Amino acid sequence: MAKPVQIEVWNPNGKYRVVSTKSMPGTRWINLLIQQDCRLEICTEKKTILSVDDILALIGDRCDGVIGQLTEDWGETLFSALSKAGGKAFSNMAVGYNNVDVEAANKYGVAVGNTPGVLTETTAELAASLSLAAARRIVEADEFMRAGKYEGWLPHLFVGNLLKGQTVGVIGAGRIGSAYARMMVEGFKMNLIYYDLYQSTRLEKFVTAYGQFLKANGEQPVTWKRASSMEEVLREADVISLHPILDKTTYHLVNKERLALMKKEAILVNCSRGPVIDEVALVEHLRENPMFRVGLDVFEDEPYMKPGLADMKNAVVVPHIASASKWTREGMATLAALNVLGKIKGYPIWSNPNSVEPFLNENATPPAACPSIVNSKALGLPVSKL
Ligand SMILES: NC(=O)c1ccc[n+]([C@@H]2O[C@H](COP(=O)([O-])OP(=O)(O)OC[C@H]3O[C@@H](n4cnc5c(N)ncnc54)[C@H](O)[C@@H]3O)[C@@H](O)[C@H]2O)c1
Ligand SMILES: O=C(O)[C@H](O)CO
Repeated sequence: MAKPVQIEVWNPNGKYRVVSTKSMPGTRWINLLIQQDCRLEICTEKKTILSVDDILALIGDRCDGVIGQLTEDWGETLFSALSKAGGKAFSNMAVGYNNVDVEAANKYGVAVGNTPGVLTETTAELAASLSLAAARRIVEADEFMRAGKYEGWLPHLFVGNLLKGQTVGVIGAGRIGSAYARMMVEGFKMNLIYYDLYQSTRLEKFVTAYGQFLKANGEQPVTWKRASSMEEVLREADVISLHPILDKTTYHLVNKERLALMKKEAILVNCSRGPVIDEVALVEHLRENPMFRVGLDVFEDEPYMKPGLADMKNAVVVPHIASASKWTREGMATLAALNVLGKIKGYPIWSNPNSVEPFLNENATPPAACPSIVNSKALGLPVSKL
């Protein structure tokens, strides 16, 4: 028998019982649910990561839908319990859903939502920040300054890498990877090499047009190349940012052998998922190559770092904050709530999950649709005509 979990209740007499496993930023998501006759229960337990047992206790005997987090293990046990409690929908408050066993959700007929688009630019901006922080050794220099070690300007003090004219490599040029590529190409006049399973025509057109603009203004044009292998990107790029989804094909995509292909002074950034890099191999590579630098937002065994990583001066590490801007986090909460609400209400699925802006306009009623349901095809859910 699972132990009870602390909750806060909104609209106690609402017809539909919706549970959120965490308090989320903003109030719009709360208002949207309670205005549509939902009784909302928000878990207020102090524990950062809820266990499967905690979530079973939250689901209880009757639950129409759950908004959950990427730290939770949504598999057979939880989907079976949610379905038994009458639940029809679960939404991650995240675009990535590698914590969700979608097959299990399909088996129990539960729709699985995610929150694409609203975090694209915010996440790309953090990847760009980590690229700069690593290239210009900002964290090392900040620590040096605070430690009272600065005795005056010196020609060799914290010399780093110039980005202009160098090559930025993107692995996984989807929404976030493409946004990051555009920032680095336009902001720092870097050439682009990318690897993805699919061609990114829009990105290629952007770089071509920007190159033409630079040329017309008498500057060196930027260039792009779609690599035929990941290895090509690793060999040629000076800064490489990882933006694929995490699945079987991308687990330890960057391993010991592939790290060895990279330039000795290259920069590697990861804002995707920790297990995309073999972190033990990375620590060894950082130790052996002091001029190689990394910027990491995600870790293989989150919230932990592999032994030795915290001691590496050539690593900049932040705690999975890439999507952490106020607008984005409030928007993620809204999309997650609307995924669950839409399914409860029997709304169809929004036809383009890459274009979720209509749901984020605070001054308008959101469309009567679920913004993004990843297993809509498997469940045979109808698509919105809006
Ligand atoms: N650190 C954070 O806070 C944070 C924030 C948002 C997203 N993310 C992560 O970023 C991921 C990408 O988000 P997105 O919105 O850009 O998704 P997306 O689906 O638009 O892009 C993912 C891209 O990866 C490509 N890809 C898949 N398998 C690949 C492979 N084996 N090799 C190369 N490319 C491959 C896909 O073709 C696609 O273009 C999410 O799944 C999530 O895990 C992390
Ligand atoms: O997948 C995601 O959305 C992130 O990891 C958190 O924003």
